[in-house]
Order: sequence, then C-alpha cells, then structure tokens
Amino acid sequence: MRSINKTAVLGGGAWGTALALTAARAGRQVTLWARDPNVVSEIRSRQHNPRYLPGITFDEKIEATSDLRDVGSADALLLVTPAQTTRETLRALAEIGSFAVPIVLCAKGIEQSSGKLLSQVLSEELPDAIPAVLSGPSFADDVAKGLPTAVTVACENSDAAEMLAIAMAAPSFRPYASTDVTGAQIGGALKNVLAIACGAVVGRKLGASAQAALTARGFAELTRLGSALGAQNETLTGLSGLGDLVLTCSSTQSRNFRFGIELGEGRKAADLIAEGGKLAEGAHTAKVAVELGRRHDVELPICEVVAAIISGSLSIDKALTTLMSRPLKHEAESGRN
Ligand SMILES: NC(=O)c1ccc[n+]([C@@H]2O[C@H](COP(=O)([O-])OP(=O)(O)OC[C@H]3O[C@@H](n4cnc5c(N)ncnc54)[C@H](O)[C@@H]3O)[C@@H](O)[C@H]2O)c1
Ligand SMILES: O=P(O)(O)OC[C@H](O)CO
Repeated sequence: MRSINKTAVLGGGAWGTALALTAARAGRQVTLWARDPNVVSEIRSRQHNPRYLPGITFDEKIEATSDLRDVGSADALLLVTPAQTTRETLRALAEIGSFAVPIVLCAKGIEQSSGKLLSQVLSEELPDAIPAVLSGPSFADDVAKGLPTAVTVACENSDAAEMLAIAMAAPSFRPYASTDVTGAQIGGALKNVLAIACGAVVGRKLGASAQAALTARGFAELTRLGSALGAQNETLTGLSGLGDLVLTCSSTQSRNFRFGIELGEGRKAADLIAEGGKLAEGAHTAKVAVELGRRHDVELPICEVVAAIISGSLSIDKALTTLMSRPLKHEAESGRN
C-alpha cells in the first residue's frame, strides 16, 4: 500500500468538515468534496462551513470541490455522507475509477434496503478498495474546535490500519488501530438507536437511574449483536462501542439523544423526520438493526421498542411497560438474549 498523504473527504457536513480539518492538522493534503456548492464556496472564500459548523472558522488549508473527479488521485478516502447514501456515493466513485486505496467509512448506520453493514456495501460497489472504518466518541463540533478525543480506526490489514491511524493522528485526535472492521461498525450503528431510547427517558422525566439502566442494558444488546457477527470483545468495550455509547446516551450535544428527548416530550417521530431537521441516524437504523438481530437469532428489545415508537405503533409509556415486564433473568445471561 502506498503511503498516505493526499487525503480526500467525501461529505461537506459537520463530520466531513471536522475530519478534513483533522487530516489537515495531521499534516495531510486534503480535498473535501461536497455536493452542496454553497458549502464549497463558503470553505473556499471564508474558511468556514456555517450551515454545519456554525461559529467555527479555520486556518487549516482545505481544497473544497463539488467535482468528484478531483478526489481521483487520493491515497485514501474518508466517506462521510449519511449512512443511507453510502451506496449512491460509492456508485458515483465507481464511475471515476476502481480506487484500490483505503476507503474509510465514517458514517454510523446499517443500510436499510439490504440490512448490510457499510463495509459490505463498499466491497460490493468498489471491490478493489481496502475497507476501513473510523468510529468513536467524537462530536464534530468538539473535534473541529480541537478538543481532544480518541477513536478506533479499523482495517483488516493491520499495516493499513496503522498507516491510517498515523495519517489521521493530530495533537487533539488520537486514533487507535484495530483489525476489527465489523466490531467498529456495530457500536456506531447501535449507539444511535440506544441514544434515542435514552433521550426519550430524559424527555419523559423518568430519572437518571432509568437512563443509566437503559444505557447498560443497551450495551448488553450491542455486545450480543456484535458477538453474533464476530466482533472482538475489545472493540465492543472500546472507543467505538462503549465509549461512543456512553457519550451519545448522555449528552444533549447528540442529535440522536435530542431526537429521543423530543419523542419523550410527546412529539411524533414521523413529524420530526418530515421536518427534516438535524440528522438522527438511529431513526433510520432501528428497524434494520432489529431485523439483522433476528437473522442472527439475537434479541434486541430496546432497539425493538425504538423501532416501534418510530413507526408509530407503540407509545413511550407502553414501551416502558414492555421492557419492564420482560421475563426476569440472571444478568450473566445477557450474552444469550
Ligand atoms: N456530526 C458528528 O458529530 C458525527 C460524528 C461521528 C460520526 N458522524 C456520522 O457521520 C455521518 C454524517 O454525519 P454529519 O454529522 O456530517 O451529517 P450532516 O447532516 O452534518 O451532513 C451530511 C452531509 O452529507 C451531505 N449529503 C446528504 N446526502 C447526500 C448524498 N446523497 N450525496 C452526497 N452528499 C450528501 C449533506 O449535503 C451534508 O453536507 C453520519 O452517519 C453520522 O452518524 C457524525
Ligand atoms: O450527534 P449524533 O447523535 O449523531 O452523534 C455524533 C457522534 O456519532 C458521536 O460520537
């Protein structure tokens, strides 16, 4: 694999911009591709992205473009468009070349139409690419401001994982290399769904004890599904698993958590989605996560009630009764449904 200097970021939203800044701080040459020409012109002319990172201006040099052909010579690409647009973005890339370089999946979700992890989607659309994942506790706003955090960078090829970690490492951004591509995706996908549940508990004023209990039982679900799919325990208890779950299930900075709060306060999911506000990936992942669980004989009761609340078939009060009246069991049985 060639060394990583030229880095392309696809996606001009909050996370794409924050990761482009991080790569520049790490000393990389960065091209940011954004679909929206306004984002490109704001970055080019004023070094900021006010729609997605309001109040943040940057000194780092980032080349912004809306022409996808400009990313063709990158040594590595970071894919940072919403999870459900991954296939579409990859297909657009495939029209330009075969990209036999690392493609780092930074979105957190599972493809709704197929139930596939984004790494599977990548392998189908760009079979020559080297699939990698970047995930962990990281609010775009914090990262863009240079506040410190640590993340997981996973690639089956251990050398490539290390090279990617080095390529993205900056004074306030510490990537840990991993070879567990599946495990690194499960935490990010499920924590968004579980954060909606925790937000609903807060919005309904059910108390901090309920929020903590739900987070811990949510972690049991994340672990069960991850283990069934072959994830390593260290990944699930690490930055992209437990680390991101704790962050997202406890902070009003999280869009998924805030989506849950609104549900808890009585808003309808369909209305929130129709309003097209901030991206809450968990609303798009809940149902497909439950289906993925079923295919692997894994029960995901919290994800299940979140999916039912989002579809409008279950109220929050009924969801609580459903969860609290499940058969009593030993905590040690958590790994087995
Ligand atoms: N914001 C964060 O703190 C954060 C942190 C880690 C991971 N993520 C993940 O990163 C992904 C992107 O999130 P974000 O925060 O950047 O979202 P965002 O809403 O801020 O930005 C999404 C961007 O994608 C673009 N986009 C939407 N559909 C597109 C399409 N079909 N083709 C090309 N571009 C398209 C939008 O124009 C926008 O620029 C999500 O999966 C999210 O879970 C976000
Ligand atoms: O704002 P959220 O809920 O999409 O969370 C952002 C990041 O995934 C946190 O690590």
